[in-house]
Amino acid sequence: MAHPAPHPAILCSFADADSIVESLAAFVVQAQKESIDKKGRFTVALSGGSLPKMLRGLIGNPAVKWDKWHVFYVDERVVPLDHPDSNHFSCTNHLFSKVAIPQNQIHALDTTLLDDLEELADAYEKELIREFAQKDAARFPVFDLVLLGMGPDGHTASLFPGHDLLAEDDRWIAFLDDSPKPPPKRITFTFPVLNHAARVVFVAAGKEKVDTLRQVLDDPEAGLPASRVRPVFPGQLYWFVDDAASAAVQYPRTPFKL
Ligand SMILES: O=C1O[C@H](COP(=O)(O)O)[C@@H](O)[C@H](O)[C@H]1O
Repeated sequence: MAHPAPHPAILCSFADADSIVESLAAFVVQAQKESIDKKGRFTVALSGGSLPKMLRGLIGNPAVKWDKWHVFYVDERVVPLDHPDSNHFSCTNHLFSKVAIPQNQIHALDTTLLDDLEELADAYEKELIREFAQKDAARFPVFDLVLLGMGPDGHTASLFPGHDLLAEDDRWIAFLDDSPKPPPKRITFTFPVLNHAARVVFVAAGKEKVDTLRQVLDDPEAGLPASRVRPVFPGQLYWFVDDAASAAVQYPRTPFKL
């Protein structure tokens, strides 16, 4: 049976990075509500980089039901969890240390395996299987929400331009030891995992991303990693960007509404 075509991406552009924060929080709360109403829990995957700070609109927000959140990392740098390069460290610093989320619902790396990348990736994949496999018959996990960033080179998660991992279509979690952006050792969700989510939101701000964002949205055939994120139907892709990042984009903007 032919699958319906993916929904077109929805591009929302805001005056500046600060103006993204409130709408992003409202969007996350709405996604959380729909997920909890349907299944009593909210599965979310977070990125590192600039993303954790952009989630500050959730702090102190009484509509956020932290006890229902089950959090995974889209990618992680292979460093101790208290290392400044760790995405878990960054999310903890900017978000989790300020809210009442149960620690056992935040799925961080198994730090006993930092010396063995393959084992580390396998262990994280098993963690995902424990969360999803019994509940969904799906071949890949279906996250309620995946929040992504995009580097100025067009990478997302730890999927970098020209890297062999762009072709990975079987594993849920892959590893690399040659990331062009330090640190070199990382694990990452693969495209099939990103593309099976119910909702994927890219958050990107700043003029250093203007050329890349134009290429990703107006010339997806060029194949930058970020343009390979195309959730399968009925998943929906959103871009929350600022006007500096979207200044050169022709792709139509949609005013933000819930
Ligand atoms: O290395 C990484 O970079 C990307 C993009 O980071 P940003 O600072 O440009 O937003 C990030 O999404 C990813 O999680 C991280 O490991």
